[in-house]
Amino acid sequence: MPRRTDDIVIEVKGLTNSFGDQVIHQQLDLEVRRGEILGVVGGSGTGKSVLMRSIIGLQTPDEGEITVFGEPTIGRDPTEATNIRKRWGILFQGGALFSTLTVAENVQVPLREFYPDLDQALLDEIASYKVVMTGLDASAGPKFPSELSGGMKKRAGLARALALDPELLFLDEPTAGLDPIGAAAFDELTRGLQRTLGLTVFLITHDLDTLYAICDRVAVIADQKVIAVGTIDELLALDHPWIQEYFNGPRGRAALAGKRDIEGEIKRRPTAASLAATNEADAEQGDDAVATDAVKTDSGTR
Ligand SMILES: Nc1ncnc2c1ncn2[C@@H]1O[C@H](COP(=O)(O)OP(=O)(O)OP(=O)(O)O)[C@@H](O)[C@H]1O
Repeated sequence: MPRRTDDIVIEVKGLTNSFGDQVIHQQLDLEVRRGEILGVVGGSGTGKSVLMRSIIGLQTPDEGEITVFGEPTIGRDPTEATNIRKRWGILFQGGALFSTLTVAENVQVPLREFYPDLDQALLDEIASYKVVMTGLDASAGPKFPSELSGGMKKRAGLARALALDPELLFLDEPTAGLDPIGAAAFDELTRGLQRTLGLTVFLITHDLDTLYAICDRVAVIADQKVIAVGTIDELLALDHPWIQEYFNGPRGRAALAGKRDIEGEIKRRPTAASLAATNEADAEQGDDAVATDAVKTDSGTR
């Protein structure tokens, strides 16, 4: 049955991006469906962030068409695109908080930009609500980013991304740099918010555990294109070498061994027991290097 156009939140057609002689994307196509968490993976430098920047209008491509909520985003004057920009929130790599502003003031930045007439009392109220919504204690509001841990900074960045009650959330490597427990908690937060708020999420990640735990579909970027998009099971059925290496390599198998899918509950990251099972299977195959790698995943190497 044909998919209704309003089920597609982001549509990218024929996207070509280059920097000088370096071609990043060539005729790349992608659709993101309403209400899904779409994971975007690919080797380092394959252009995941450039794709995100193209979608949000920060990068002008050489060619191609991009629509978000049915409206084109390429080459739009920022004021003209205000109505679309209001409907999304972005968590850039590392949080990208303004270091001279407190957490609450950071959250208020988009509110001030899009709703300049809001009074301070309301700004404060909305900011404290968003801070708590991301699992931070209310006492984090008056703190500066330098006073926060890495995980707290990500949550503060997420609070800012949620400031305008977006329908669409862009997350660029949200769990990078977090320890496995912090990363699992962030996954859980993302999934919980996505379900509660009905968000569509475009999530760039290298984190296999995140893919298994919360992504509905995964898009793979290689050879300057999206070479495949589907559930992990669908991707595993393909025989592209990068896909096989990525999902069926030692870390992929460790992530798979640790996933747990209980109705209504988040899938979990690898447990010591599941990793031991993976290692045992590898040892049986005489693959010691693989076993060592799998353990590294659990000990924080991400
Ligand atoms: N403004 C720019 N000027 C020149 N080259 C750029 C620019 N932005 C990105 N690139 C290049 O484009 C390529 C893709 O970069 P991008 O950041 O999108 O990769 P990525 O897939 O997100 O990588 P990673 O997983 O390492 O974050 C890289 O080779 C990068 O050096």
